[in-house]
Amino acid sequence: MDMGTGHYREGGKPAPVGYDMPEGIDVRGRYDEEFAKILTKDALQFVADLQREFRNHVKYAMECRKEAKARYNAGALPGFDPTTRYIREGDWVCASPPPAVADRRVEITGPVERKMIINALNSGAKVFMADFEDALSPSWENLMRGQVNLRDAVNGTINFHDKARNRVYKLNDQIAKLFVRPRGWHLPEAHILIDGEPATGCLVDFGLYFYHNFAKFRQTQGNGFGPFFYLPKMEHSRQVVISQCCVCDFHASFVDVQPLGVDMEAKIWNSVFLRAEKMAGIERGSIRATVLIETLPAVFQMDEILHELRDHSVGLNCGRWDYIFSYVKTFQAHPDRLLPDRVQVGMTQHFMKSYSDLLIYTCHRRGVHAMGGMAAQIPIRDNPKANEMALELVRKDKLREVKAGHDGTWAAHPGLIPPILEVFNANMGNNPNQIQTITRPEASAITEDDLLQLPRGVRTMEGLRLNTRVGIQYLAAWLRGIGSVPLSNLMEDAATAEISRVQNWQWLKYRVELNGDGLGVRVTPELFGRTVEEEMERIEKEVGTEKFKNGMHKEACKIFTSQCTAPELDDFLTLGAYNHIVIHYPKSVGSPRL
Ligand SMILES: CC(=O)SCCNC(=O)CCNC(=O)[C@H](O)C(C)(C)COP(=O)(O)OP(=O)(O)OC[C@H]1O[C@@H](n2cnc3c(N)ncnc32)[C@H](O)[C@@H]1OP(=O)(O)O
Ligand SMILES: O=CC(=O)O
Ligand SMILES: [Mg+2]
Repeated sequence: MDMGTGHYREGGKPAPVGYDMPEGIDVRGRYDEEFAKILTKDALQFVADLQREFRNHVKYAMECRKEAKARYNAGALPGFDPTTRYIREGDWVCASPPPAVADRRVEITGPVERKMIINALNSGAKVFMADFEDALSPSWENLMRGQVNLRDAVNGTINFHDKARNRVYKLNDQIAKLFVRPRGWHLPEAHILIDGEPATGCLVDFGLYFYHNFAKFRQTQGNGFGPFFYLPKMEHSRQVVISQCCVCDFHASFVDVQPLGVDMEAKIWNSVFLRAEKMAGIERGSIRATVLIETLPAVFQMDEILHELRDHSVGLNCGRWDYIFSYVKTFQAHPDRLLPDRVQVGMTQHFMKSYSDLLIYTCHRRGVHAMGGMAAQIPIRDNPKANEMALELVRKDKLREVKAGHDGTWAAHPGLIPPILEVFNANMGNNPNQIQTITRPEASAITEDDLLQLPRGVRTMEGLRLNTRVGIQYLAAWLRGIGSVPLSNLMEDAATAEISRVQNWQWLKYRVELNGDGLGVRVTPELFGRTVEEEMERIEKEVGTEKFKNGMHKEACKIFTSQCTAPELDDFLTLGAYNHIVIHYPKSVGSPRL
């Protein structure tokens, strides 16, 4: 057995046993006997195989993102790719949805936390999306416990004893179908080094979950299909002309098949799925995934993404919060495209409605689910009137979605399942979905201008304050290991916090006028500095001095303000903050460069 640097317990003392690591792999996260049942030699070997096969493709895709950013920063606008018109206009369909998940009218989402997994699976939702992404702070403990929890959930043995309330949680007979969302391509996993480099986060999440669960899942949940996934934050990374890839032969092989306009990020996922199916000895097309359309570039590539994944697709989803974040990020150098206050950028704004309509049209034309997104409201326990108002907003949002043709939608909290189900049941009846019944042909006329149209609204001091307060409070929670939080009775997660961050950055960069306040005030570093101070005082008052001191607020404030005032916009809030939650064992050994 390799007794490398990963074999240490808390306190730095050598442990009697350790992770059994294949050649070239170094696990630098804390040793735990439960984790060791996930980080088996064979499972790690599978992750390493994926990493070695796809790392250069992922690197290349990230380089393409940089190139696209440079183009947008130089004034270009994202749009439909003329070279892939043949895909958009072609008459093809994806594989039919697996019967086990034909009906996905309400999906609950949540981090891979043990009690929440049980509550979500028991919630009455059709699907539970277990999240390693927007709702999870990707600490080693959270990720590995999440894998343990999911294995137990798939095995049907998961339980939880809440000692404080003396309440035992276990699964009902009827449970939601499980989808798993790995991290995005951009995030590394610093606790697992493969050939000396941090592994790609999503390949670790996918690889470990797939390896341990594919067989049981297909038997008990997928009726012969599965496992099922959600894929986040893809961008287009399209090539215009490729003769030879700069880092590998990968392109050369698929360039021959599709010489132009390739959607590479979806192609990598498809190849990962093929590789996993081969390893498992299961039929091609067993794994199914719903892709979140949550970046501005990707909205112009929905057909291309579905086409790449056509044997593995089970639809697209409107990831509305990251989509708004991506709009600001993509137009970071376009002062003529500044958004109004975050609260005014809702789904009825023309660009958001166009995005949702085009997604429904595209998915139904290709025979797959068009999933709606997340309303931010959550139940308000201590105020019945405010609670009813929040539920009414959720009902309204869901009614708009189901009438537009969405086949299902997301719920952030078990208390929202009954009202959302009611709306979908009333409009969909016994049909499992609306793929055949609402085709939205008129949406084929949606143009680039529709998708890019600047939302209406104004910018206010309250908008700046809210962005600042939410950004700091969310980041403080994230640093403490909590990836989704209730703030002012709304759900906040990495995607909503990103909007706050990039909007502050952009308003500061362009010294924008807060035109909704009628005072002609501009967002300057001085104004922002004062706002940060005042909002920190407000947070301290709200949470209490003790919690404030121990709650990582000062650290969060430092990271958040430095990102808001940086000369160049950081691509991701969580990427910049990630080093703060990495803990290597043994602690005496230096950290690898990320
Ligand atoms: C932009 C996007 O990507 S959206 C998708 C990612 N975001 C998410 O998934 C957010 C998921 N939701 C949540 O994390 C939580 O609902 C929050 C943080 C918004 C609110 O949390 P809380 O205020 O703690 O909820 P609250 O106290 O009302 O919880 C009541 C009960 O419901 C459970 N619960 C709340 N939300 C969920 C959920 N999403 N899944 C399962 N159980 C849940 C709690 O565990 C608690 O259970 P208990 O009574 O057995 O103890
Ligand atoms: O992941 C969902 C989103 O809205 O972002
Ligand atoms: Mg998202």
